[in-house]
Amino acid sequence: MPKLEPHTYPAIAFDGVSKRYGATAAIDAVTLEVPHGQFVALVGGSGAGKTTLLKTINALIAPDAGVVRVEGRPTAEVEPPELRRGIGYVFQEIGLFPHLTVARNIAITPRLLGWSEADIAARVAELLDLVALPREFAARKPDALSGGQRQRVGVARALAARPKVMLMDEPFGALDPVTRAALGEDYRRLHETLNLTTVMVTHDVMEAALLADRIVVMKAGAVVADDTPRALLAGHADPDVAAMMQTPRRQAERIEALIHG
Ligand SMILES: Nc1ncnc2c1ncn2[C@@H]1O[C@H](COP(=O)(O)OP(=O)(O)OP(=O)(O)O)[C@@H](O)[C@H]1O
Repeated sequence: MPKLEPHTYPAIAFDGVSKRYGATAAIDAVTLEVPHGQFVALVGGSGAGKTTLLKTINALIAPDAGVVRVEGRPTAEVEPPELRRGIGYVFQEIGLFPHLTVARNIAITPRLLGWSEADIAARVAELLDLVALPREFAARKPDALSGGQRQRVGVARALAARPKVMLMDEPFGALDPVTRAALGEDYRRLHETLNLTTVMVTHDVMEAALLADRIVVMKAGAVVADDTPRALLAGHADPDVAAMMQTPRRQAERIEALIHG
């Protein structure tokens, strides 16, 4: 086993980060660190500030106060294209270009970076393998794919330039439960094998509990809970957090009773 160099900085760090829209504090003084290799689920009610916080990481949103650092570098001091090259981004309406083939969609960043056609073709094949899509799909247009297959293309595109950080905003939200679970599990494996740091926004607490190492719960822009799924499932002082974590727990207990009762 090669000896891993210890990381000097956390992969992502928020230090007193706030963002207001008029009277609304979309993010309210958030401070937290995400170490390398961690899989964090960001959960909370609608309007809690999850997407806003996620978008400060790749500088799609600039905070009004505080500093966001990626690999120790304040994002405000890095040119956005350079910053985003190291950060994959997957969202629900994946935004594939309908007139471009799957291969072209996946290769957008490598092409911008001026890779050779041979390197691009090799990388597209490798990425299709990684996300478990047949290589023949390279020539198809997105509308000839299922929703789950399109999301796989979205993940492949986000991974194209070998980012170390992945941001995911309800990536599997529009999919049926079986496809959603399969994609979640496949992505978790990619997170491990590619040694990624992942922050995933999800409404689904069950998904968060099953995929993530750590769950960060937001309410009105602030972090109200931050712990392992196991610790949060055991209970929490904040009644909203406790209620939120009760749902998957009760569902699991009911299913268990159905199977064995
Ligand atoms: N561009 C904007 N202009 C004005 N208000 C905004 C803007 N973007 C977000 N907000 C407000 O900031 C708050 C946080 O929004 P955000 O999208 O981060 O929440 P969220 O937790 O991701 O919600 P959801 O789960 O519904 O997607 C909300 O009250 C929202 O209305």
